[in-house]
Amino acid sequence: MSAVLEVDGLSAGYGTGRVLFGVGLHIEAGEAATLLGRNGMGKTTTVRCIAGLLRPVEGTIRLAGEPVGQRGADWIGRAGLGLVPEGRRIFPNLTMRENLVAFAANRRAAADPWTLERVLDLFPPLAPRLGNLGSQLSGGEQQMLAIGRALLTNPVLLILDEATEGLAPLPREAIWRALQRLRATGLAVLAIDKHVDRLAAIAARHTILDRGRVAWTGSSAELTADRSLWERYLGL
Ligand SMILES: Nc1ncnc2c1ncn2[C@@H]1O[C@H](COP(=O)(O)OP(=O)(O)OP(=O)(O)O)[C@@H](O)[C@H]1O
Repeated sequence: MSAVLEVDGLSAGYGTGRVLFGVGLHIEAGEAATLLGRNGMGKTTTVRCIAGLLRPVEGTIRLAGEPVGQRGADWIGRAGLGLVPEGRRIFPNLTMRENLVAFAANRRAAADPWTLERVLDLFPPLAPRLGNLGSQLSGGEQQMLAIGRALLTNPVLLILDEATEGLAPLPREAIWRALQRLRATGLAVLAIDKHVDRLAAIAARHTILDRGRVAWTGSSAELTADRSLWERYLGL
């Protein structure tokens, strides 16, 4: 298997304050992984570095074998990163269809490219809402839209930062089901979420961050078997 994402010795911060200290994270092609940890432990900061939104102080990041180095978010997106950021960031004054196609048109040539039809097949509730403005969509619909928009770039790696935060149980379940279907397509996924039990059923490998360092990494079986990890690092 080839690695889709290789993060090694990543240190980063804001201004003079250091937030990450030598973080390592590897994701193989077709693998689903998670990044876990309590609030403020550095998960989003790690994602920002991977996406080129924050420049690391030290460390290397490779996406599909290519060193990301000092590249910007643009290049990283074209190289195959599909980011669903915390807070969704959809355009409130564009319609759902515009949100989906205007800014996300297939950035990478792919053998089996994502199309609007495929996105609607993955998220059927979006179909009747294509003409609605972003601001008129429910939280769940906005989240589906944000994932669909990322898929339309034909990513090699999809990163979801708190994709189900603030959603009611039903739309949250719809997102989980879609993730499970995405897994079956062989897309590599990195998910950050508080619903560890649900993530353990979808992703195979898990990394726990604690105060900017990797505190633990292991399989779903290991994670679900060791409740002390949940108490110590996840506040559950
Ligand atoms: N733009 C910023 N400027 C300064 N400090 C920041 C900034 N963003 C995050 N931090 C700090 O960096 C640390 C790590 O935050 P980060 O958002 O990466 O954590 P997280 O694990 O994703 O938590 P959460 O679940 O709350 O998003 C926190 O102490 C946070 O206060």
